[in-house]
Amino acid sequence: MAHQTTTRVGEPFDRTLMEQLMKRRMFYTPSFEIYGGVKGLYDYGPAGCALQANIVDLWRKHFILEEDMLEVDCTSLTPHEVLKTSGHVDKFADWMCKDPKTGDFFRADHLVEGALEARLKGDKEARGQKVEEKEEDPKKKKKKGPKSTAVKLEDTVVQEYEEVLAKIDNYSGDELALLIQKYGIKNPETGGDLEPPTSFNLMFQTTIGPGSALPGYLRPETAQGQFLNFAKLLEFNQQSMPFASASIGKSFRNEISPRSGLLRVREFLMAEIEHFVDPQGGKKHPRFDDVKHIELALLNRDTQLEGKTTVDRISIGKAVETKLVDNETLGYFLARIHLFLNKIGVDPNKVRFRQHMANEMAHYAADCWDAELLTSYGWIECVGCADRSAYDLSVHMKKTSQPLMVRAIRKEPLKVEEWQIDIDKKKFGPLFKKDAKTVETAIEQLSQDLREKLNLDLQKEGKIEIDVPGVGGGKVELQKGVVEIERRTRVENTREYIPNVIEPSFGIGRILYSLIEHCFWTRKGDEARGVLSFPPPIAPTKVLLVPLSSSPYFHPHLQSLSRKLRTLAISCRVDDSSASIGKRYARNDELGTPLGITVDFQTVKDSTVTLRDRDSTSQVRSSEDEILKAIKGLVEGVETWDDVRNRLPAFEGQEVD
Ligand SMILES: Nc1ncnc2c1ncn2[C@@H]1O[C@H](COP(=O)(O)OP(=O)(O)OP(=O)(O)O)[C@@H](O)[C@H]1O
Repeated sequence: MAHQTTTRVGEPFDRTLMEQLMKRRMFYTPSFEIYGGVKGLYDYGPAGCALQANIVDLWRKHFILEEDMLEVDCTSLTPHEVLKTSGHVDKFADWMCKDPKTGDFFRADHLVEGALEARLKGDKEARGQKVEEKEEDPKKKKKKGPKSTAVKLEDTVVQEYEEVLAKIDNYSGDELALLIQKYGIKNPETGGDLEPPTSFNLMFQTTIGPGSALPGYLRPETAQGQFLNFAKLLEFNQQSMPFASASIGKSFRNEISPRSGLLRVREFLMAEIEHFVDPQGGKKHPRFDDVKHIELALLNRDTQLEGKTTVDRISIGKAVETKLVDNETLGYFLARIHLFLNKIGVDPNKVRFRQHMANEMAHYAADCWDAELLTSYGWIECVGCADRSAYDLSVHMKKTSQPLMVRAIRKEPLKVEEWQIDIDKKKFGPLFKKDAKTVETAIEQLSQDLREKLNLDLQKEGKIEIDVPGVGGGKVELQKGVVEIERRTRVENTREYIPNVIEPSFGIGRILYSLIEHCFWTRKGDEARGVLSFPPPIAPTKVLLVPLSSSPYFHPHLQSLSRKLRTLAISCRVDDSSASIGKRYARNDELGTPLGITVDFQTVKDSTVTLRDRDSTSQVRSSEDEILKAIKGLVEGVETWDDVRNRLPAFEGQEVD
């Protein structure tokens, strides 16, 4: 259910006002602030906690309950070996340069990228060409980047810079060092010299237990815990495929330069899904038909290669049919992500799905799309949705020798024509004695091509020779009679495979922040008043109860209404302060409370109350029971305020400040 933007007649978005509101109403606040704070760490206050809990609750209903997913809650502490196997110890790192004078750190690839882009921009300006401003990542936007000066470059230099930029994600530390030296790249803020790049792993390292024998890390994602439990989950699911696991929990990344509030932090809540699917048969999804009509704003790889940001609005059915999106399961989740974002109240015009460039994806990934939300910092990746193929299960299976695979019954038994070698154990054992097992293993490993050739030798010569390292000088002779080779048909009723994984990965903090921006507006008036138009199911508190005055006549009504709302599991707060009704409502508009009940002298006479809508400030008046029924419908999202206004008599009361 999307919010009702039509009722808002407000001022243009103002981030400073919004940030002041966040602070004043304690949505979130820098951690350890009275000690000076630590970059990239934030605490959530009561309103932020309630908002986050409601987003997570909706996420759980939308994905876990709706899709019958298997939820797990795995530990944050992860042993070194697990993250070594997954590739995080070696690859979850950025190259970083230090300015020895200022002590500032810079990401090496961003330095090169920024410097070359600025020079290319200067070249275009010098040639009198139009320079397209691209929407930047906030981490680069806020930085005082290298300035472009209109200097014309040689054509060969332009070509060289463009080639470097196209491969910018793929350079090693040494290569980046060479580029920095070759192009004379300096500290973009001071022009000072920089030290050569060093690798900086983004994981927080620790040791598990008192000794140093078990090194570990705080997990950088929740995914690994889900992969390691795959065999148990498959068993729990009675060996039935496909299925998905899900997990909600904190992840930790020691970002080189945290910035932009909640958008790049060092500890954040993630909600991740690992959907396990058979790689054979095109990764179909049984419920794809339910979503195939849904239109998404897709920014594809080719458009980005042309340096453009225009999106195609096409149905996910068409996108999968034309292979723009690799497969049905990936497409299914893109559509479900879109529906979830709509449901929590994200502005539908500020959502797009951006496809990863080939060099942006992990080498094993088949396709990857990010759900990005438009904020005052630009487009922000809030959900990553990747097809990780069979990579994770394969590497953990190889390392642990545990079967992280599925055995499926074939619909049609498979007949395999093959060369089989029979060993006469009575002759074979005495012949090779202690080496018998080694020779037998070598025979089992002979390829089909070799077996075919050996059969010809055996029929012709009456004996064959095979390689067996470590036995009989590396060659072993086998006489006809000790072994026989024959072409036979074998019937396979089962098939073993390692499932592929489609992984939607949600950063709850980024979603929460973007949602706040989308829902924030200021009401026009003598003094601009902040309003957060959260949809009722997401709003931290649903109902404000305001008595007209502090008269004791109103208490029984307030108590009874609070009790009834609690019974309906609808959160409410009483504001019986001495401020005017208008002020009390305005304070709660800032918290995003969508509904307000006023108890007045008429209530004492006939038990009727007024109900106020936050966004339009219009009111209706009816019996307590009718009003509670309307509130229930609004909070559950089955009724809109317009429905309620059509049903119940309007109340033309004035909000007095
Ligand atoms: N430092 C961070 N602070 C807040 N949220 C984050 C951070 N890093 C990742 N996320 C969230 O986790 C989700 C999944 O993580 P993923 O590893 O795909 O991010 P990423 O590609 O590393 O992000 P980025 O490129 O912005 O650092 C992201 O879509 C984002 O919402």
